[in-house]
Amino acid sequence: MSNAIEISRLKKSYGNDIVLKEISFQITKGEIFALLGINGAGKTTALECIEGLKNYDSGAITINGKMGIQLQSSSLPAHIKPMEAMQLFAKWNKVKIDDTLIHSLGLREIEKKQYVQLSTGQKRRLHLALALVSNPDIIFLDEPTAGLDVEGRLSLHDQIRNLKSQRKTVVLASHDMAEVETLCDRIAILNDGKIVFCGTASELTNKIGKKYFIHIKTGRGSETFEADNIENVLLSLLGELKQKGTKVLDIKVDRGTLEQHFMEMARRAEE
Ligand SMILES: Nc1ncnc2c1ncn2[C@@H]1O[C@H](COP(=O)(O)OP(=O)(O)OP(=O)(O)O)[C@@H](O)[C@H]1O
Repeated sequence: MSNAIEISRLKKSYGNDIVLKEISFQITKGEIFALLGINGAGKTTALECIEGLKNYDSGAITINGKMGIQLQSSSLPAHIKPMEAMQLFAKWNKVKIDDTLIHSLGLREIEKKQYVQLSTGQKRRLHLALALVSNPDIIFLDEPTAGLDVEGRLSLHDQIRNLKSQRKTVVLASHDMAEVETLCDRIAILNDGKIVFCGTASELTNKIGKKYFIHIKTGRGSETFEADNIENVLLSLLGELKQKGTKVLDIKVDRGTLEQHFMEMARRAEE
């Protein structure tokens, strides 16, 4: 079986409010998969149904492998120490703590602190370590790097890539499009309770990013131009600048960011 997770016509409502309208998608074994959507789109609800933490109205969820779930912040007792929490989770899962895990997530450096004394980044590292104690095949991360500084974010990205290199499947919800673009193999976009896109970031670009963005930096500043036909527009822009005697310092051409494509997808879904 090459799918780690299969979701078929999953429906979930809170009272009269239908949050997931029979959504279907698959997550392949060994991939990093992101669930995207604006605030309130239903990402956490979908993840919690998949994780078995929430009941759903109808549909089917198939999980092929052992799951590890990263805790939300402040879900541990305030005075517990990192290694005590690890021991508790290991005992609960009837496993031994793997030293590599402690080392790779830097838990020795924070072992004397209580949970309440840990920084956001340290808490995230501990939460990830706890999710990995049972040596799961599929790891769920809900906004894993929210509130982290650049260093903390990059270090967590390395940890997540490391999981992929161990052939584990990672499923995450995130609002950080740059993070998703560099980290994830495939994405699904939830909008108004439906999956409006599921595929790779470049497939999304091909679907949405028809336009090119030409960024030109001159001694007078930077300007961005949109173009459907890059060659004609670029040549005429450069011709104009040359005529004016303006020196070109840098030129970049791209097809837009994941963030722009995500916003465009959301806009189209509204229409
Ligand atoms: N326990 C609940 N009872 C009633 N409504 C809920 C409950 N949990 C979530 N909702 C509603 O369901 C919708 C989806 O919420 P959910 O938390 O799944 O969205 P999300 O995409 O994870 O949002 P965010 O990006 O803000 O975390 C929202 O309208 C929210 O108000």
